[in-house]
Amino acid sequence: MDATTAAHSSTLPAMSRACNPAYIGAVDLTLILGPMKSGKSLELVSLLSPLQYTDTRHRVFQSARHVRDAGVVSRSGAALATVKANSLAAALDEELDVVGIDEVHMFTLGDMDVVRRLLINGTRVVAAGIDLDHRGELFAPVRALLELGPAAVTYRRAVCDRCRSFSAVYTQVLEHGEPMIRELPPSTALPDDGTYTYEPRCRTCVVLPQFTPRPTPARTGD
Ligand SMILES: Nc1ncnc2c1ncn2[C@@H]1O[C@H](COP(=O)(O)OP(=O)(O)O)[C@@H](O)[C@H]1O
Ligand SMILES: Cc1cn([C@H]2C[C@H](O)[C@@H](COP(=O)(O)O)O2)c(=O)[nH]c1=O
Repeated sequence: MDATTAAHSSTLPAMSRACNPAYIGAVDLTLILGPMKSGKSLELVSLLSPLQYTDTRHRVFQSARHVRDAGVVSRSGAALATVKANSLAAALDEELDVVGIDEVHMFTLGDMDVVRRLLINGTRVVAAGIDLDHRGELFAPVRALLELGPAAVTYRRAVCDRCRSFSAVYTQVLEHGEPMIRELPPSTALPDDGTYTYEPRCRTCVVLPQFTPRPTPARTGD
């Protein structure tokens, strides 16, 4: 078996299980990550919308900071009703089998502790959001979720809006049509109300702010 075949045989079963609604019953934490327009909402709807036809006690939360839509609305047309929330604390107030979270990068680190407690209580969690902020760095809440050891992580890609390769991993923030090179604090939640525009971009085409690199911590023994 060559390296490509080996990689496919080890990743495809995990991905197809994660995309199967029945499989939600077996995994504790599922993450759907990627840049804007990569189909995260489409996948979230595909995973969670069948639950409304079952007895599964579930609720889907979406950050109230997300002002573009009233619920999960994929550009492909698929949609899902959500509870708009500033915090995830309410998820601990009721007995739920499954909690869905959309725009998870817009919640706080305290909310990621709510996720940890939900998992300890046996609630399955499916969370979707962009992984990399306007600086090209991992959002702190997404990092906290990865540190919880998710059972399944789907990294999605979009088509680069500049060179049209199917390899966009960043979300380029544009101000007045030009790449925003102002440095905002890491993990800043940005509105999608016309203040900024956004484009999925590949590693070659993205233009990231020129921020001051953080010192690399020394390792013991270095
Ligand atoms: N640059 C692009 N790359 C990939 N899909 C795109 C692009 N522009 C528009 N689309 C459409 O957007 C859909 C995904 O949108 P959506 O589910 O809203 O993604 P996300 O939630 O990740 O922002 C794709 O299925 C495709 O029809
Ligand atoms: C780059 C970047 C984006 N955001 C915001 C902008 C949008 O409201 C969402 C992502 O929308 P999607 O289509 O559902 O993927 O995230 C942000 O808050 N911070 C950023 O750095």
